[in-house]
Amino acid sequence: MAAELVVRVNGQERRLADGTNHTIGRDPDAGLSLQDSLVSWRHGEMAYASDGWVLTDVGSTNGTFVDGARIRTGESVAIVPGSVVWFGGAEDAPDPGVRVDVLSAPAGPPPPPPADGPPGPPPPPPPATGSTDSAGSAGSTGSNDLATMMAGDGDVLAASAAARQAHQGSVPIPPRPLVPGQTIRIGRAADNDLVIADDLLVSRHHVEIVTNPDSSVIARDLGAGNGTFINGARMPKGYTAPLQPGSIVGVGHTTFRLHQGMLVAHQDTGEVDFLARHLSVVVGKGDKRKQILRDVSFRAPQKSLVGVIGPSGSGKSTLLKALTGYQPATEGVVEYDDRNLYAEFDELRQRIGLVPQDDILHRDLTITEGLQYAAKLRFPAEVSAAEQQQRISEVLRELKLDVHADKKITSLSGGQRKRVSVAVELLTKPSLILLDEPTSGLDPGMDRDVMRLLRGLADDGRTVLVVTHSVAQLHLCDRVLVMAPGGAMGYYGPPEGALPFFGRDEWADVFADFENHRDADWGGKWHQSSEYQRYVADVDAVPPAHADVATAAKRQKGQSWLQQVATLVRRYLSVITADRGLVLQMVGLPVVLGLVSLIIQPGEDLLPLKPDELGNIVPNTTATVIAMILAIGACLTGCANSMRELIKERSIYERERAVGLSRSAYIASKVLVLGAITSVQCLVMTLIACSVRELPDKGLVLGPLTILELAVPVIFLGVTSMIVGLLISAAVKTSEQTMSMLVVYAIFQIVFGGTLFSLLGSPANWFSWFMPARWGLGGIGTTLTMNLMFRDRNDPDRIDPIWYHMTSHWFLALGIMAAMSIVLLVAVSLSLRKHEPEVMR
Ligand SMILES: Nc1ncnc2c1ncn2[C@@H]1O[C@H](COP(=O)(O)OP(=O)(O)OP(=O)(O)O)[C@@H](O)[C@H]1O
Repeated sequence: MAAELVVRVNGQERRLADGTNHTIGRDPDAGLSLQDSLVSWRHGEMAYASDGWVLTDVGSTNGTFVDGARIRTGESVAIVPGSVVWFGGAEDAPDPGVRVDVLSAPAGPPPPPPADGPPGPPPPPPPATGSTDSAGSAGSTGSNDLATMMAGDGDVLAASAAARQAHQGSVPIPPRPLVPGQTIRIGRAADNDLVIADDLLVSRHHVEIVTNPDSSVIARDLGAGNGTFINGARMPKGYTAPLQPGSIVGVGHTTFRLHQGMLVAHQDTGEVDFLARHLSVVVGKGDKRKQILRDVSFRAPQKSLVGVIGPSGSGKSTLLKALTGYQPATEGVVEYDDRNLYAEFDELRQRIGLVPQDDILHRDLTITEGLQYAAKLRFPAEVSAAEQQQRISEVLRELKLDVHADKKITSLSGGQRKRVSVAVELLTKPSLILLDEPTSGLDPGMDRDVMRLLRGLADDGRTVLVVTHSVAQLHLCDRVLVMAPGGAMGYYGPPEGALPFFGRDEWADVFADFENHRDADWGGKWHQSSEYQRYVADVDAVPPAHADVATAAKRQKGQSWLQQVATLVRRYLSVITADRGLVLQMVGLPVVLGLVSLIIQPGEDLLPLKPDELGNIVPNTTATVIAMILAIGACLTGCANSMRELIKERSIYERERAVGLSRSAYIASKVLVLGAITSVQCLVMTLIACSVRELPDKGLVLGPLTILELAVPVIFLGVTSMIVGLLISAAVKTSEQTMSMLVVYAIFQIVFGGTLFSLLGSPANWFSWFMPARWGLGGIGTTLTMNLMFRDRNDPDRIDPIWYHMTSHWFLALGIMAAMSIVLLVAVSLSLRKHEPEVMR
């Protein structure tokens, strides 16, 4: 080919054809593959543009040096015959990288004729000498225009963006002039002025950019499901906001920047810079103040796999929380694609996937079902089921899970289950994925499978950071971050350099050194090392900054509140019905409790007995025992239904909350499903228990339907107890703790219910008013005229006002249980809040 680039590497001649962009890096599939640990996996790109051959550094860790000068990340420079390029280290460095000599680099093609287009401001001036963009002049392809706009701005978004987009096959979005009086509508549908076709986080009609006759510009959100963001802050749905030159409008994975009268797009296609700078975390106050993360800085190369290892308690989880924004660092910044993650968390979080240690799917669902519900909660409501299914199929194919799609998650191996958790995160195409000990509990074979999977994810164009205890597969990583005791950095660099750095042959010895010298200045040793200079010093060169945490990181959710409730209810019902044992238990429990009550004095009724010869009331102990069985049955049934529900899916909740789940929608779904189940159970139990006994002919409220009138307070009691169970579930740390709480709750209800012994006249009576069973039995007691059946042995004339046979008292009992439920729900919400990412609270 006439315009091919000819270079020499390690004495061998290599030819790169024009007409396509060539990646350069350690990736064996790169257009120019350079096998050296100092070279990044994706290091740079060569492209043939209008000015000839252009080299771009796409975010290498160790830099690209052209004729002795280092080029910045995103910077593009012209390559001419005779140029000498060093990848991964300058020629005069103690450890230079790989030398590439440019033998032939033909000049650029003649510029194409100017294209007809709408009138607009003039194109930006040409770039300064010595630095050439991969862009062409006005009228060249859209991607080149885009590159020109960005490079002219001196923006690190950089000219290479267009080339990258072309390389990755996504359709570049050409810059659009902002013409007074015109509106540019952006969305996923084909009838928009700017179409972002392949991003499901974008609504069909997402946002309008309106240029007023006076040239002022506004953005108008069109009700976008996943939100429109102005400079990282979410716009209220349907609102307008003024835009200034330089404003950035975020739409799904794409940002639009107002630049010199143009709207210039940048698509996040995976190649993002991710770095932590001077991260420190301090917890506690006063004497309890403790620093658990100390001045951690690193840059994750684009499309790389970074492994984080370190002894227990060295701050790995703390670092992960700081990197994801779950628990922002006390000091320092995390930058995602040159944007402050904490300050712009609301927008950027949808580009970051987090796979927690525990699985984030319900194990009783099939893989497809689990992913379908996950997709519904993550994508805007308007994304059709077919579109969601298509994305699910893509992800399943990518992770080689398609053959297992209809299997229940519980039947999968540990490694496959981890793949499913990764699949959930991949649905929204994040550019950065962080995993917390994905291989813990897996055998060495599965450990290798999972790490290879992560290697593949990075190779396919994402940055992957994995916290792991396993050192066996570290060689698969591009970089290893070793955390030392006390939360200090021990090492950061290529995996093969780590053991030599510590002067050891095995990781076991390194960890033993950490254990034996916990108080050593590991961070100091790292900061004085040549490895620090090579891999981190440039990141650290920027002084520490206080974490600028977004104060108004509002929930952003794809679906409306009601849609979320509907999705969660459907999912919950699927989970329940998929568990036959649970269904059997739910059906069997009220039947058994109802039947048990039948064996108590079978011939006796629930009516007052005839007074004795002296006219004294004769207690009907059968009635009081049956009432108590109904009340305690309702308490146990309700509480047992819910007490494991929140704790068992805490990881799922935490993750879904971070991607936009509404807390109240989550609680509402639990209350609706469990409330309905508990109500039916209480009704069945009451019908069975009272079916063979005579009841008062007429109730207080429902007339002859006395049995139903008895069932209503039992149902209220059951539902209140179900919410008590939710509170227990939200408060405990482990599932095992719930059983003892259930026992304590049941005993309190028996003792303070009011039918075991008389509470009247004792301080315990006041206390009993806080017990749901007291009011449940109150409701039953008003209908059954309990004051004519239950006597205080010490004071037979004393009657319990809660049991007055009055309509108002029946309603009072129900009202108090309803009020208790509301208070308990608030407590559930507060308790759940504690488990949420800090920035969501
Ligand atoms: N909120 C907190 N208050 C006080 N100390 C804390 C807090 N969070 C973490 N720590 C302490 O900070 C240290 C680091 O904890 P972290 O969980 O990040 O370590 P780790 O390396 O992930 O440990 P492991 O490998 O055991 O999971 C530990 O000593 C831990 O007890």
